[in-house]
Amino acid sequence: MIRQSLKFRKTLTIICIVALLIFIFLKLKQDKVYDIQIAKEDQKSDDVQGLSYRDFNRQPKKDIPKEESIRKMETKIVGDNTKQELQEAKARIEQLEKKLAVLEGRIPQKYPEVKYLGYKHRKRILVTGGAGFVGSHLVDVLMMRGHEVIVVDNFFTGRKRNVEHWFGHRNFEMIHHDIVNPLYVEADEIYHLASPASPPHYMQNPVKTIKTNTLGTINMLGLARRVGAKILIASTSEVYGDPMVHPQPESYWGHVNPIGPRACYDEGKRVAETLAYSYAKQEKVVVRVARIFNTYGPRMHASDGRVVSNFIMQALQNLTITVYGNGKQTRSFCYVSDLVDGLLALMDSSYTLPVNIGNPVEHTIEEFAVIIKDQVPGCRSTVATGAAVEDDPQRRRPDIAIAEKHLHWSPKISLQEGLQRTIDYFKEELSRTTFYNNQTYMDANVKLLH
Ligand SMILES: O=c1ccn([C@@H]2O[C@H](COP(=O)(O)OP(=O)(O)O[C@H]3OC[C@@H](O)[C@H](O)[C@H]3O)[C@@H](O)[C@H]2O)c(=O)[nH]1
Repeated sequence: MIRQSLKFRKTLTIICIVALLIFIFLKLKQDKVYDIQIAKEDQKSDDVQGLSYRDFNRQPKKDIPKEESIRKMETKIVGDNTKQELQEAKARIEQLEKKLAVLEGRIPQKYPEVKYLGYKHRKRILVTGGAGFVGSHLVDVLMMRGHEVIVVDNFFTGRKRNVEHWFGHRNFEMIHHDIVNPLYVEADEIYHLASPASPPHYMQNPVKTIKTNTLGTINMLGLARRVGAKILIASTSEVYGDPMVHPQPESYWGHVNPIGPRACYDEGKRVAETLAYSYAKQEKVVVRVARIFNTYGPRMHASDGRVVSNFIMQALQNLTITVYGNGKQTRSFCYVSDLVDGLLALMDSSYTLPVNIGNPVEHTIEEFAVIIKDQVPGCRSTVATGAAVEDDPQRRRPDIAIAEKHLHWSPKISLQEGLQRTIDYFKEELSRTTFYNNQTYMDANVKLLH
């Protein structure tokens, strides 16, 4: 019995050992098969990477969710890193900009030389339209004479660039304001120049033009009355309209079409003069009225639309010089520094009636086109005539006897010299930008003249 039991145990042990060996053998075999499969898969994947895009698309799509999720995770990590780097860079730039502003503030700004005026002689002077073409030149002289200057401009036609060389100066202040709305500042003198002056500009928004010249002028005269300031109103030769008297003296009442396309400006300025003398009579405001004739010079806008800027820009670019109408209409052109001298002399004088400020040297527009063409070296422009502009004044030349007698003023800069300075300015403007919006207020339905 005992022997039988021992034999059975021995047999069982042998069976177990054999079974264990078989299990181990099978396990090893299975692992080997799996390794071979993986190796094959890798080989396939390597092959796919070597395929062209077209071949790849021909391959049966395989399901690899594991790889996709790994790729997504990698993209997310890269994205997060880039964002963080970007944020850090932005913060750094902000820091550097602040530092730059502080350092720039420490460098003393180089301003044009300004005379020192004691408090008895230093005036606080308001210039409306002070960022415009004429206004900015006037501001320069007032600043250099040592006065405190407040510029008010709505930047409709004015530009910050014209006065930016005074930014930060202790005598200079700039207010972005439309004088159609009341203004409350202290001033000893007011030069009221705010209004678009170029025909295409003032015709573009006639309601705004007449509001500026009526409501705006009422606001400025009201301000002058409140603070006891002396005020100079910038009027225009356009109050004479298409004149029947030549040259035009201040005593001429004019010939204006009250409902024509220029009326918003012509009549606006005539009302401004009426307002000035009404405030003078009724409110005892001290007024001066300057009738400004055609003026030109640096800081005119390249697309201003007036004849000087148009012709110079056209000549500099060898474009056709566009004469409106037959070119027989005349104008007399005054260089901007002469005009500014005249305005200053008028403000300082005791003469209270309107005064013509302009240069009496008269040319036809056709002649003027040729003068400009000849003064631009190498100009290959042709001069052409087109349709006439409605209500265009046919003759204009100031009688400056009053200015000569009462202001001891007459223009000093010759047309040739003034044009040279203006041509040089526009040359520089052109080199700053190649863009030129050749804005005109008529169709260039032109026929060749020369
Ligand atoms: O490209 C042009 C531009 C203008 N012209 C002509 O040149 C003459 C002068 O025209 P501008 O546009 O320069 O100026 P205007 O004389 O018509 O008006 C000006 O008058 C005096 C100021 O008060 C103002 O600045 C403005 O209203 C006009 O006969 C006009 O028709 C051209 O022949 N070609």
